[in-house]
This record gives sequence, structure tokens and C-alpha cells, in this order.
Amino acid sequence: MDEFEAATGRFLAWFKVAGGNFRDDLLEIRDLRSQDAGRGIVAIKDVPLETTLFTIPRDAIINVQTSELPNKLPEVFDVSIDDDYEESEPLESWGSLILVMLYEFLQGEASRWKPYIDVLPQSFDTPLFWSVNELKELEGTCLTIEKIGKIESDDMLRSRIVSVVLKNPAIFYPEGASQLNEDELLALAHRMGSTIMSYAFDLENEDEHSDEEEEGWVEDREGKTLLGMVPMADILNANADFNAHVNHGVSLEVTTLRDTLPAGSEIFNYYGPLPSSELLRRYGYVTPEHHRYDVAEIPWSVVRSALGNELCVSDDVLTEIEAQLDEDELEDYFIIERDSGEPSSEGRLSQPALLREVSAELEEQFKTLLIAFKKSKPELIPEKRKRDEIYSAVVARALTTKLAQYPSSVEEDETLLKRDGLPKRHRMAVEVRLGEKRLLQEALALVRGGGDHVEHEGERAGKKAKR
Ligand SMILES: C[S@@+](CC[C@H](N)C(=O)[O-])C[C@H]1O[C@@H](n2cnc3c(N)ncnc32)[C@H](O)[C@@H]1O
Repeated sequence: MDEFEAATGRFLAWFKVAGGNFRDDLLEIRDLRSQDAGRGIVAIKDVPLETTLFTIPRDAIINVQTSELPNKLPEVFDVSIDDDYEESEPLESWGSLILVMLYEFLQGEASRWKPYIDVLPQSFDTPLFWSVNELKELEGTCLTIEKIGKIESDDMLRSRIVSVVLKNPAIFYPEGASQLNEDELLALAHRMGSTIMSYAFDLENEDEHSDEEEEGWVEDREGKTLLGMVPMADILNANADFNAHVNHGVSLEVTTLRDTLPAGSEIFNYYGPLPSSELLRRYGYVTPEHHRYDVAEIPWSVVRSALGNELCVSDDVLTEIEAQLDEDELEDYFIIERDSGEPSSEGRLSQPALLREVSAELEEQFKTLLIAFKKSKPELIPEKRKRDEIYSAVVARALTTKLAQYPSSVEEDETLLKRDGLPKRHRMAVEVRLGEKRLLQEALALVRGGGDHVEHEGERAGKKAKR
């Protein structure tokens, strides 16, 4: 047995002692590293509908209510009571949990969660950890350097998290333990932050939960909800096509959603209708099933210059017309996305994802601009039917320009994906940019064809395969 398997065994034994119930007559924690999926939970027998697969007592969760740290450092967790921290905002749920996780990690054997912490990841494939060359592969996509936010998170972690550990070594380190320097603490804080990003759950109160809500996936990372690390529930991998969910009651319960779950099936949780770019940013992986939720962004600047070309007017004229509009009403970016519907109550993807329009918001902004144009330069704007043609022509031009802004073509990406041995991060970047480009191509087909919708290519392929 290798160390990975041994750590899994220690974790499972610990989980049971901590009061967790795990149906090991039906399930096992499996090593899925050969599929690049870490650990996962797999059915070893057919599982009937609504079986409770495992339960997690609330006091086995790591958060500000169960860790001793907030009692030891009340001035950090409740800023109203200490002058030193008077200037700072209270730590939001995110920052508080990073500090708690750092504390529990640094406690080593003294932490009651040690066997659980040992099965949490030590490295990540989220773009926050990518090299400059790896990040280049994401050029042109929604996953910009700003969105990845490395500099911003470095600053936040240094000022709000690392500084607290440096000021309070007697609290964070057990007696005699060697201490980390600032850079080592920053790296550890990133590791804990990224663990929380991809593993933590928003915890509902026992009494506020509803069976029908989308439970178990994290919706709001910025807010003030109680975040917690939930052992075992976070061994579940996830997909857009899922088969289990987490109920937040007196304890947390994971149940199946399907009539039967055949032996050999992996149990999948649901992280929500995330586009590949967001799945990669938060969780460091992509799956074919998430492509239906892909999005692409069209900058207004691209539409605007396409309009200039279409009407043969200069940038100065466009600026003059735009100045007549309320600046706050002008959006800088427009999102293109399909109508993907909701997954069924069994977690299945039950309807095709359709692109019904390019962007209603873009169309509205465009029309507002044309109205302003008509007032100042009526000679340039023809009657209504022709205006619709201008809109389609401009959007087609803008989509073509946006497609050309990616450093590689669709065909080049498709060839790359067929290549054996393409490194994982490179492959994921290609999946993200190809997903965006396919959506942009669908949008182009929609405006050129004047049809009412375009079906997502993956759906067509899926349907063909089923026949
Ligand atoms: C909550 S953890 C799930 C357990 C994790 N596999 C482990 O070994 O600890 C979430 C992480 O698991 C991985 N993951 C989740 N679902 C996956 C999937 N369908 N395919 C590949 N990796 C997945 C990603 O690395 C993600 O950040």
C-alpha cells in the first residue's frame, strides 16, 4: 500500500471515530489519480434511490465555530474589541477560514483534524499557480490575469493573514515547533485559500435548509455566509451531470438522486452551472459536460469599431455620439451564453443547450447608440429594416474580430487536443479557449443565418452517439 492509500485509510478510520457514518458496504474511497481526479467515491454495489451514503456531524467540520483559534484570538475575529485592529474591516468568512486552516495545519499532531488535513491537496492546477508561459495559453479568454487575481490575493494574504501569524507565533505554533518565514507563510496561505476555494461548503443553518434548494455547491465566495471544510463530502468529485447531493440538517447527509446507481458508478456532487473558464479558475479541472455552460465575452470596443467600419465613420464621430449617452448606461462587456435549462431532479442534463440570441443587452445598447446617431447624423441611419441588417452585420464583424484575437484557430486547437502527451494545464487552457470559440462560431452562425437558435455542437454529438 502506498502513502496515498495509507492516508485514505487513516482518514476513513478518523472519520468514523469523529462520529461520521460511511456506508462502506456500498461505497469506497478510490484512488483516481490515473484519471487526474485525485480521490473520489465509487459505488461498489448497486445503490437504491435516496440512500443516505454518508453523514457528517457538524462538529467534525472545520470552521470558526469548531476550531479553538477564534477563542484564542478574539481581537482578530471580532475587530470591535481591539484598538490594534480598529482600522481593519472584520475578516470575512473566507479570510477567517484561511486563518483557521493555517492554525489547524500548523498545530500538526495537536490538531484533531490531522488525518483529514493529510488528505487535502498540497498542489493545485488552478491558474493562480500557472507559470507565465502556461498563462499565455489562456490569452483572449474570459480568464484574464485580473480575474485570476494573483497580485490582489498576494496583497490580501500578506496584510490580513500572514501578518496575524507573524504577530502571534505562540498561538499558531505548538511549543518547540520551527517557524515559517513570511514567504513560506504566504505560500501556505495560498495553499489554504485554494483548498477552501475548491473544497469548502457554504453551510446552511440546521433550521434554514430546504430540500429543494441547490445544496452542497458554493455560490457566494465573497459573502458573509458560514464557510466550512466538510470531511468526506469534499472527497466527492463533481460534474454538470451529477447523482448525489448534500442535505444540511442536524448533521450533513449525502444522498443519491437516481433510481439506482449501478456498482462502479462514481458519486458526483454538483458545483453549479459553471462555464469551463470558471470551473478551471475555482477548481482546476474541466469536463466535457460543463461546455454547455461556456460563456464568451464581447467587448463593446470591438462592437463599436465594427460599427465605425460598417457606417464608414471615424472614431471621433463615434466618441461624439457616445458622449450624448449616459456614461453609466454603457456596458464595457457583453456575455454570450446558451440557454442550458436546469438539470433534472436526478441531476441529469435533460435538454439541449441552445444559443437563442447573441446578447439582449448588447442589442439594446446598440439600438440606443443608433437612436443617438439618428438624431445627430440622420443621413447615416436608414429605415428600421435596414437598421436590423446593420446590427447583424456589425455583430458578425465584431464576432469575427473577437475570434481572430485568440492566438490560435479552432482547427489548431482541435489538432492540439488530439496530440498525445499534451501537458494537463495546456490541455485545459485549450479546452477553455476552444469552448469560447465554438460558442462565438455558433453566435456567428446565428446572426448570419437569421435563425432563431443554434444547437450546441456537443449536444449534437451527444445525440448522435445515443442513436
Ligand atoms: C472537493 S475536491 C474533490 C476530491 C478530490 N478529488 C480529492 O482528491 O481530494 C475538488 C477537487 O477535485 C478535483 N475534481 C473534482 N471533480 C472532478 C472531476 N469531475 N474530474 C477531475 N477532477 C475533479 C478537482 O481538482 C477539484 O478541485
